[in-house]
Amino acid sequence: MSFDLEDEASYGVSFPTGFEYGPDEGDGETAASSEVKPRILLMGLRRSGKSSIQKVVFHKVSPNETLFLESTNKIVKEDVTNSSFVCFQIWDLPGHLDYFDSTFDAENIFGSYGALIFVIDAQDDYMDALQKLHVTVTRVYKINPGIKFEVFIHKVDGLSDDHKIEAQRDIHQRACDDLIDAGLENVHLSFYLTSIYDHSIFEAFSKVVQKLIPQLPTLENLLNILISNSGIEKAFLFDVVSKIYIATDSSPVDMQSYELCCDMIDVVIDVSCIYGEEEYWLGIESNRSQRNAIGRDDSIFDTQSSSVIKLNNGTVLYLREVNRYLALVCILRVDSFDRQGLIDYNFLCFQQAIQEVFELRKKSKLPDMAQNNMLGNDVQVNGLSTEQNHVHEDSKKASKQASNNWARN
Ligand SMILES: Nc1nc2c(ncn2[C@@H]2O[C@H](COP(=O)(O)OP(=O)(O)OP(=O)(O)O)[C@@H](O)[C@H]2O)c(=O)[nH]1
Repeated sequence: MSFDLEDEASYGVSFPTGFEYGPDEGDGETAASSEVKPRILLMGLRRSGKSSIQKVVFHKVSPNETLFLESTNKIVKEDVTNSSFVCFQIWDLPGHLDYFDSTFDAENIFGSYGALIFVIDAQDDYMDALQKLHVTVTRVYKINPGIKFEVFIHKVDGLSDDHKIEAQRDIHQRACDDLIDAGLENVHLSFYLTSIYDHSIFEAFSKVVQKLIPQLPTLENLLNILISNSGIEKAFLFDVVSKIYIATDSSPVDMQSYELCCDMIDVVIDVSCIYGEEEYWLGIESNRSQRNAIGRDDSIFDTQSSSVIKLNNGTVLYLREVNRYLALVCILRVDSFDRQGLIDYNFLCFQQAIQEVFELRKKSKLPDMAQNNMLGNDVQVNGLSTEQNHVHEDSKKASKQASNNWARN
C-alpha cells in the first residue's frame, strides 16, 4: 500500500510540547498532580521483557535498543500524565525480588486502584513463570480484589502462528486451572499476545489503560455518534506520545487499521519535526531525536492542525488534534471525505463534548476511590466503582448535551 501524500499545506501539523508527559494546559493542580493516580504494575520473571515494554511504549526507544538493557535492581516508578483521561503511574518491579517478604510493604505496593501486568516470556520454558503468576495473583487478590490482572504472553515474535495460539491456550488453561484449584475461580485474568517488535504491545497496553478510564463508555458513545453522522468507518482517539488508543468506536478493531493509524501518527510527527520548526530540520538524526526535539517550543502547537493521507485503495486517513495530547484518527472512504465540511463541523462538536467530559473529570474524586480500593471497601457496579459510576453518569450527561448539535450525514 503506498501513501499518496497531499500537498504540504495539509500538514498543518503540530504536536505536543515536549513529547514528554506533563499536566495539560490549564489543568493547574487539579487533573494531574494533586490526585492519586491509578497504578500499573509490571511484574514477571527476570529478563521477561518488562523494562523493554516500558521503554518502547513510553520512551520511544526502538526495540533493538533494548537488547542490552541492564537488569533492573530496584522498583522503578514513573508518572504518565499525558491527558486528563490518562494519568497513571507505571511501576517496573524487578523479577528477582519477593514483594511479599516482610522487607516490602505489600499493602502499599498492591493496594492502589490499577492493574497488574504479568509478563511471561513465551520463548522460554514458562512453567516457573506460571508458578510465580499463581503466587502473585493469589497474594495480590487478597490485598486488593479490585485490581485488574493482565497477562502478557510476550516475545511472540519468535513463534510461528500455530505456536502462538498453542502457547496462549496452554498458558490460559494452566493459569485458570491453578486458580480454580485454589478456590479463586472468580478471579479474572486477561491474556494478550505481545511483542515489542510490532504493534501488539501498543494494542495490549491500550486495552489495559482503557480499563482504567471510567469515562470509556462515554468516549465510545461519542465516537459512535461522530462516525455515524460523518460517514467515517473507524475512529481512534489516540494518546499521541505513546500511540496508545484510549478509545475507539464500538465496531471491531482490526490490527491493520490500528497499525495504519499508528503509522500515520509517525508520519505526521516526522513531517512536523522537519517542517514544523525551521531550526530543527537540519539537525535531525533519528526518529527519537526528532520526537525529543519536537516540543521545545510551544509555537508548533496549534489546536487547528490536521493531516490527510489518501491511500491508493480509495481510503483516506484523517487526523485532527483534539487537545494537547490527544488526536482523533479516522479511516473513511474517499467519497465520504468529499463532505469534509460536515466532518469538520462534527469534529468540533466532538471536541467540545470531550472538553466537557474532561472538565467533569477534574471534579471527580479519584483519591477517595483509590483509598477505598486500598481498604478493599470499594463497591463495584458493572466493573466500575461507585465513584467511577458517578463520573460516568455525569460525563454521559455532558456528552449528550454537546452531541445534540451534530450535523447528519
Ligand atoms: N524477541 C523479543 N525480545 C524481547 C522482547 N521484549 C524484550 N525482549 C528482550 O528481552 C531481554 C530482557 O528484557 P528486559 O526488558 O531487560 O527484561 P526485564 O523483565 O525488565 O528484566 P529484569 O530487569 O531483570 O527484571 C532484552 O534483551 C530485550 O531486548 C520481545 O517482544 N521480543
